[in-house]
Amino acid sequence: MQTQAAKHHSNERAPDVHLTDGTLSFQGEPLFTGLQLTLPAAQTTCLLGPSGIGKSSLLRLLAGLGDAAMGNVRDSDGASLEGRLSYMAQQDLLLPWLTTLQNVCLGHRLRYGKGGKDTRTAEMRALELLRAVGLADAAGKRPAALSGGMRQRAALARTLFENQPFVLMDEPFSAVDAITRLELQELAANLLKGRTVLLVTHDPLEALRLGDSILIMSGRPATLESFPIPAEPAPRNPRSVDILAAQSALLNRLLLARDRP
Ligand SMILES: Nc1ncnc2c1ncn2[C@@H]1O[C@H](COP(=O)(O)OP(=O)(O)OP(=O)(O)O)[C@@H](O)[C@H]1O
Repeated sequence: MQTQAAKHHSNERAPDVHLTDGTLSFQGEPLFTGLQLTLPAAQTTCLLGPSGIGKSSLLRLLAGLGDAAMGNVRDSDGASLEGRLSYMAQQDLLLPWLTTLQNVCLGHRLRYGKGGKDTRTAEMRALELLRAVGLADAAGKRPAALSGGMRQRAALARTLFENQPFVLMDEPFSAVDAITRLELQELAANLLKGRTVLLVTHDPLEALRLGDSILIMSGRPATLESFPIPAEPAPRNPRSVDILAAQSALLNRLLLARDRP
């Protein structure tokens, strides 16, 4: 699974992202209040925490998407992230009437219209990404003909196709088998280099493989705490003794996080 597609422009380095005063309540109950978060420049931050604690809501807030969330999201130059951010939701959000290839190119189509500027080049790049995620044979199929894991890989290809400096991913590899997951993690780590990434996962091993830093969200209203990562750079070897030891420690921290009021 190697590709040159969607490589971030080599001399570009995405800046930090800063959230201040992140606040969100549902039915009068605060999920988080005055939350502060910094995503370090050109690094992958992995976010873990109990189900329902507010991880996806935090991602949507950073993406500038609806709900009732409030907060100030800026890069280190004080600029908004609008138009420079790629968001992979938990649901794959593939359009059922488009083929897999057309779904990957959706952003291009929305920007330039059907058959618009450089469509052929965009399709070639999309095909290369589909090849990289193991879906070249499904390029002409519609989402209904794909398995859950295939749809998730198509959504990953679409996210990488966007080639943005800021990337938010919500459990991007949850629907694929363990071996494919390891391969996709490796691919994503290579293609996401140089970008500022926040990745939500329930998989401690995934966080320890991919994270330049790891955050645990817990409590109500929720707070964020960091978890120490192994010294070697990501993507780390999932079979190394250090990673396996860290996995056990991280599981213990997640147990404590789940039981926190
Ligand atoms: N639009 C909404 N209206 C009402 N409640 C909502 C809405 N969106 C989220 N919630 C509630 O907010 C809480 C946090 O949801 P969120 O999806 O952010 O959690 P999460 O940590 O991502 O969970 P999971 O790990 O299960 O995906 C949940 O209790 C959920 O029911």
